[in-house]
Amino acid sequence: SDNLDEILAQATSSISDAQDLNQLDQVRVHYLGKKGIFTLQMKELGSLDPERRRAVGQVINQAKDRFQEQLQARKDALDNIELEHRLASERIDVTLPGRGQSEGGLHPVTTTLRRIAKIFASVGFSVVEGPEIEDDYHNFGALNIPEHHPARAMHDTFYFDAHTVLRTHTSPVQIRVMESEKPPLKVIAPGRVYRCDSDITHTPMFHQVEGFLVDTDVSFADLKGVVYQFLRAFFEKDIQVRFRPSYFPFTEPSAEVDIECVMCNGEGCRVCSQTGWLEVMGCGMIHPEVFKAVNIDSESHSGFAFGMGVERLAMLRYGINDLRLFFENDLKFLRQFH
Ligand SMILES: Cc1ccc(OCc2nc(C(=O)N[C@H]3CCS(=O)(=O)C3)cs2)cc1
Repeated sequence: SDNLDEILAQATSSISDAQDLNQLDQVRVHYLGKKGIFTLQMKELGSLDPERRRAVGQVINQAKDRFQEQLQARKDALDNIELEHRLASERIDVTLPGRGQSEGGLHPVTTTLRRIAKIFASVGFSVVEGPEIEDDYHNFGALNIPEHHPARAMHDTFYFDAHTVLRTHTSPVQIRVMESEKPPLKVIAPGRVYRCDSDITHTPMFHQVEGFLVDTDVSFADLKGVVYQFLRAFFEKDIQVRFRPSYFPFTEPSAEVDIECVMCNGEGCRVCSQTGWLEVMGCGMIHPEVFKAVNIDSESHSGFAFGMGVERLAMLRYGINDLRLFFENDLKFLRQFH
């Protein structure tokens, strides 16, 4: 049995030397496995006489039990160490301040589009949208813009091919409405439009709202009233409005619409180039040639139309002085409109 004491002492030190569960399992196999030290001891029992065999067998089993106790104790200890490591590494400090959820918001162009649509919806206009890629008939021809009109030129218009363009205004939407519906019509067409020229005051894409009203007995006075009321509602001020004679191929008579400068109330300043007035939109009575293109009888019907640039109105309304800010996605700029 002193040989067994020697074995047990050896086993005890290999158990305490085991640094992880894997090494410990190797120790287990070394003593209890098929070729394990204790297993071989039991095999030698066969060569002893029955009396000796029982006694020696008992001593071996006692040693084995001691070994398994130590093994289990070491396993528990190693398990504990691993658990401690995990608890330390995966610890979450619940006292840390939360990150918070920053709120999103609407882009100023979106807000302005919604305001404009709401004002016109309040007097019975419906909102219609249409394709941004258009054919040159709906974008130019139907609007009485002749073949060689400069607006058709490549310096203003993006072409996919000879007859396909990025729409330069939302007027084609209104042509499509008149092609598919009968008067009376009261529609505004908001959306993205594209122009080739881009510089400090023009971007290749911008937003427009055009509108039109077609019925019997529509007059220029009706147009002036709608435009005037819209502008006072949009700028939330009893501003002065001025209609200046102008020309567009798709309206006759035509007018450009000025409001008294929102910055200097008409005194004259840098924003209005000392004139006291700011041009904000255009309008006119729909041209007979346009009615002809959509088979509306300009003897029995008449109508007016208007158009405005959304970024321009937003700049005036919110005091934004650089058109590019709408497209740079600078959160410091956008956050002001949340
Ligand atoms: C069937 C149809 C008939 C007539 C139409 O006239 C739309 C109109 N637009 C304007 C106008 O001045 N537009 C500009 C404002 C600033 S802008 O965005 O650069 C374009 C005047 S009348 C539209 C559709």
